[in-house]
Amino acid sequence: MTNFDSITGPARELLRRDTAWPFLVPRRRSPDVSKNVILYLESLNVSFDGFKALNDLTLYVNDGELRCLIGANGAGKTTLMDVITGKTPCDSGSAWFGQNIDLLAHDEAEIAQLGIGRKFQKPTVFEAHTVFHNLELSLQGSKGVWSALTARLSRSERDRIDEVLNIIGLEKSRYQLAGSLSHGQKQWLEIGMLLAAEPRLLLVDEPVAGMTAEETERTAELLTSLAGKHTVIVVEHDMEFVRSIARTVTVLHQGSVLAEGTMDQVQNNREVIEVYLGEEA
Ligand SMILES: Nc1ncnc2c1ncn2[C@@H]1O[C@H](COP(=O)(O)OP(=O)(O)OP(=O)(O)O)[C@@H](O)[C@H]1O
Repeated sequence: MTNFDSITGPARELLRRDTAWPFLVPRRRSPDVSKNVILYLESLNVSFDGFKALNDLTLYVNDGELRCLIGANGAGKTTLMDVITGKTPCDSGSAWFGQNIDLLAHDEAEIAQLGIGRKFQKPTVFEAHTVFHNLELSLQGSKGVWSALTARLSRSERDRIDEVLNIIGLEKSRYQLAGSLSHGQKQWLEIGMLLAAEPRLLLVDEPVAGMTAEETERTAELLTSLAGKHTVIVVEHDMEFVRSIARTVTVLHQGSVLAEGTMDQVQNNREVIEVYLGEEA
């Protein structure tokens, strides 16, 4: 019979039941951002029964930036997110993640694995589980097939969860049931669940809808703190919130980019005032 106690060093690591062999774990492909651009969207067209939801849309997003996407209802914001995440196919155009990854050649699950996370407007946390367990589940989910082999959390995974709890400000609520969190806390937990998988690009849809003023302020701090390490694209209608976080704002109108610049630039843009801000006011 083999005496496992006599096995030491790297060989002992290979026998651990709670980790997968490193050389068998698939490595995530990284986007090539040597030109400082993480998303290249060029001449995208999407039609629904002849109606052009995206109309020759071209947009570039720099690595590590926090970009806000605004536009009236039906401008094409959701459709654009759907194309980036592989949910909606496009009729023509190109979408590249860095210079090397053709997003249109991948399906939704593959795109998530590549490091593009999406937060929908409504929080979808597991209400009957604790905050910690929600994060644990998302960590295991992100490992796909390997999760079955790694039922227990490794030290680095525990550290990662602690780090995420700290980022989203829910350290003290770690053993609280997610169902008992406030609306804002649920939104932060869901952002944390995405962060557990260490995405390069985060797409966040109307994060502050339904939040209190205090929660909105905290969300602004959270999203701003994520930029740099992550690239964040936020779709939002709340102009005050956009002003509080945005460096660059892109305005969509009828499926195309109408204007792009600082909040002051787009707010003073005549066309934007006519077709969007005027309408909002
Ligand atoms: N699956 C679909 N089938 C048919 N039409 C669609 C479909 N999805 C979107 N559309 C249409 O495409 C247009 C763009 O919709 P989209 O949801 O992208 O706009 P949006 O900017 O996200 O609007 P909102 O701010 O209201 O969410 C709308 O006119 C919408 O009705």
